[in-house]
Amino acid sequence: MAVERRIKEEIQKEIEAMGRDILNSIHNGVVAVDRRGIIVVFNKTLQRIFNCTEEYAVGKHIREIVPYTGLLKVLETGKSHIGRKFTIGGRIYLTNRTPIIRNGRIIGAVGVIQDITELQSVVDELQSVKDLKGTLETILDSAYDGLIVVNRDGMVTMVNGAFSTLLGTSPDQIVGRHVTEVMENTRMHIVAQTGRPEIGDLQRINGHDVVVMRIPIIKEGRTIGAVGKIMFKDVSELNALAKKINSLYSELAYYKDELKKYREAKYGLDNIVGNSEAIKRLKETTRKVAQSNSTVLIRGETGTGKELFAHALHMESCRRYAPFIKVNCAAIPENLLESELFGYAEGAFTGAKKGGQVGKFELANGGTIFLDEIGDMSLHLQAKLLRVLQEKEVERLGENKTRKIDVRVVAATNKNLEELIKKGKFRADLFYRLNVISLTIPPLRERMEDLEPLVYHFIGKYNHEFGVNVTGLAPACWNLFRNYHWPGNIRELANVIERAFNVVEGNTILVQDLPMYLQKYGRSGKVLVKQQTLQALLEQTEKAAIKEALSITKGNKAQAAKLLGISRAWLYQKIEKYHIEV
Ligand SMILES: Nc1ncnc2c1ncn2[C@@H]1O[C@H](COP(=O)(O)OP(=O)(O)OP(=O)(O)O)[C@@H](O)[C@H]1O
Repeated sequence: MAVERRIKEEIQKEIEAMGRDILNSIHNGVVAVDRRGIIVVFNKTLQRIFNCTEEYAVGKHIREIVPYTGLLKVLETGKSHIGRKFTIGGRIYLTNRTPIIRNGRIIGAVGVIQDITELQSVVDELQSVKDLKGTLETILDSAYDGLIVVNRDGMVTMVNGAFSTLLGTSPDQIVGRHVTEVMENTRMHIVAQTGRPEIGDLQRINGHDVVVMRIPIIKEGRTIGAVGKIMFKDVSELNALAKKINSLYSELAYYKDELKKYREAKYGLDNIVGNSEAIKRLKETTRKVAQSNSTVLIRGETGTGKELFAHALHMESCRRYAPFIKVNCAAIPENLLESELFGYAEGAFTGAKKGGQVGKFELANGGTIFLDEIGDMSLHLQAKLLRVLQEKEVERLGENKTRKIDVRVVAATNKNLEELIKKGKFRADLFYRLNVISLTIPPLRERMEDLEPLVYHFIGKYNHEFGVNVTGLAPACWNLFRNYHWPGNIRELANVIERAFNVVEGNTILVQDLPMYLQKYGRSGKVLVKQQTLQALLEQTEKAAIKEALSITKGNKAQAAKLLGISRAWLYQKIEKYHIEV
């Protein structure tokens, strides 16, 4: 009997040991308590979770080890807790707690704990992907443009409401089918294979001519599908857009042109060509007076370079980084000129812009305002201008508020202001106010030494613009130019040369390239009549011919002499005589 009992005890011990081994080798944490809540089982996984040994835990009340345990509630109620989550040390656990029942009585409770931290992060990620998919579907569906998506095999995976409406069916009739089954003439399945986008293709869908784009979906370098988008539901939409773009283009060209003019207009003293004493003196005076704020009146015939000097004054002054605003007083009707100069308040008159308009004086604040053709300003505006010059403040039309301004005024005219004063057409007080500093630019015919540098200046300019290589004028041209009286001054000269560039055939501008009126002038005999002496005329022609020959031969004197039919020694003598630079 004793042997048998010992064997039974041995077996019992073996079973208990086995049970403990099983409990200790499972991945989940296991804890069991008796009816009083005393711990009887506390496996290895749990020891790790709670950082506590089995020896320490077993025999202790569960509350000592797990203060907020739900096992006691299970003992009390006999009801299981399944799938409860809790967190320890930043990890997430899932626990199932069940009562242990023997003979219908609760004799204890067991808790099984599972670490679900990794699983939870996968679940979270899945949830955010689900949310994103939902958002994407909502966006796709509410998009005004029709959209369709196919996978690499050309099967439709997504389509939005706008697209399915165009096809005359619902999205669930489209998704899952091959794109060729739902749409005629489609190339979506081809783009999904080739990976080459197709943009702006014309396609007929369900009787509508639409403009589409097909873009491949590329992932990690591989084409995995394609997305199609209706760019224009109706070709007429495209026509309207094209018209709009065209008009925007011409607007852009206009502004580019204006900007170019504005930039080009930023002339400094270095851009004023001329070696005559008059020009040298004017440049010197400009440099000196640029620093003051006094009003400047620039006088001279049309085309003499008054505007050029106004710019140079601005560029030489410390106002150069502030605006330079030009107003042509002759080009703008009087009623508009007033609002142009002084601005207006909202509702100042019928047709006034909303928010009113800033006047040129305000725009020029800190800089210079150039009042061109001041002689053409009406007496009413002259009075207003005088007030602005005296008070240094402006008042917008329809507004009872004055605004301080700091503007340098430069005015120009080709009219005889003294005569206009006598006739009562120009205010004497304004004249004195404007004429604080006066710059008078002589006409070209009074400074003919500037002709040559000006001609070469314009040749250089138009060579650049036309992309050609004109080197000079034929001697007969020079002769004509030197004798002509240039009523339009430098502007006329520039225009004559520009015109010649349009018709010139070689590298030299000939008389036949000049405008008709100049050619006639050349034939009229005035050229010779005006010449002081025959000797002077001969010398001028000789000098021009030598320069021309040298420019044709690119400075090669031997070739130039040959061209002119003279000896080399003779050419050397002439070069020295006329101080020709080679
Ligand atoms: N000394 C110069 N050097 C280079 N270009 C000049 C010179 N003088 C005038 N020009 C050019 O001649 C043209 C006419 O000059 P600008 O407009 O300054 O004359 P203006 O006297 O203001 O004429 P208007 O009285 O008709 O307004 C411009 O293209 C200008 O660049």
